[in-house]
Amino acid sequence: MQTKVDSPTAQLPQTVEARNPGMELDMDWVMGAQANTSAIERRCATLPGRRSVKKDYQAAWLLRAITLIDLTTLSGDDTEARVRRLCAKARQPVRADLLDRLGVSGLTTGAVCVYHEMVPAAVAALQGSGIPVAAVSTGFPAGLSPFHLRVAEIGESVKAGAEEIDIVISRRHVLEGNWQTLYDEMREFRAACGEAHVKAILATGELGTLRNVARASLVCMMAGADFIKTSTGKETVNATLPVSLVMIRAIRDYHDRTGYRIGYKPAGGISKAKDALVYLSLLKEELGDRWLRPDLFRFGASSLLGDIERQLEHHVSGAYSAGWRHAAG
Ligand SMILES: O=C[C@H](O)COP(=O)(O)O
Repeated sequence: MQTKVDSPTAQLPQTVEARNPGMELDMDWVMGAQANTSAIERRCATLPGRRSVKKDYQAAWLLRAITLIDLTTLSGDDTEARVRRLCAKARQPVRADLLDRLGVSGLTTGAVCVYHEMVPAAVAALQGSGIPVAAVSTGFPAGLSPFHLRVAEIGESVKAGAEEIDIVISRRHVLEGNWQTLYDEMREFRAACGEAHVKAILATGELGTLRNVARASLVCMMAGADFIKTSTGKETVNATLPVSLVMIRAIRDYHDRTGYRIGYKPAGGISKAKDALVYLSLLKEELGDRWLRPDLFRFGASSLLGDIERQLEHHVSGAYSAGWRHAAG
């Protein structure tokens, strides 16, 4: 990936992406989806070693990565004060002196992601910034509360000002092969979101096989998902490169057949700048530059920003600062 990336704060393409309306459930397509695990693992194993970006290129890609972060706090002990601090970090993700030296201004994260109870505090703290609030929903992380309450939770978060809703699917529908039920559930979640964009969290670490991941990805896109997302961050196994490759290829397949571009959000356990670069190179190779924009790609991460800021400080000053100096990200 020794290629240039344009300014992270450059204008988005003028053409606004048409929103995926979804389609009828196509069971032939779903059941035809396969995943060759050893080929996928071989492909992914080559990525971290083969792709490296250095110096100014690396700084540019790291700045881009910041614009793609859903800066997240999803803890039982979240407070409004913590969320306000996180939002301040989303508005100013990197120290002003570092940005000056890098010649960048107007940099923000892609969104701030919180539980429903924290949505009003986040909306207030982000007022005027253009940074959307994403709410995790539908009984996150397990998604096992009564269905009507899961649907109602979406409506409450939208009413509170969330512009993006991260829903969790019912893993059992995948494990039991109830694709129609999964489709109907996702369709209803999408309808409850209205104008808010919906990210479908597959919780891939609980789906058993990569083939199930491929099939669940397709079903959620057919039911109108705007994004597909790997994980809640609470599963034993969260985002991985093999799962990402399967989901990205499902997105490519969906685009080839329908013309709609669906977003991708790996989430959970992505905390190192070098890992973020590997994800970006995978995206670039498999889907192309168009997907390297916040409307089509996000990292779900609570601590990635801190490491990126550390790497940028090293780029500018030649020295690493202690991790605690970048704690908020
Ligand atoms: O969706 C985001 C994840 O919950 C964040 O996970 P993380 O805390 O491992 O970065």
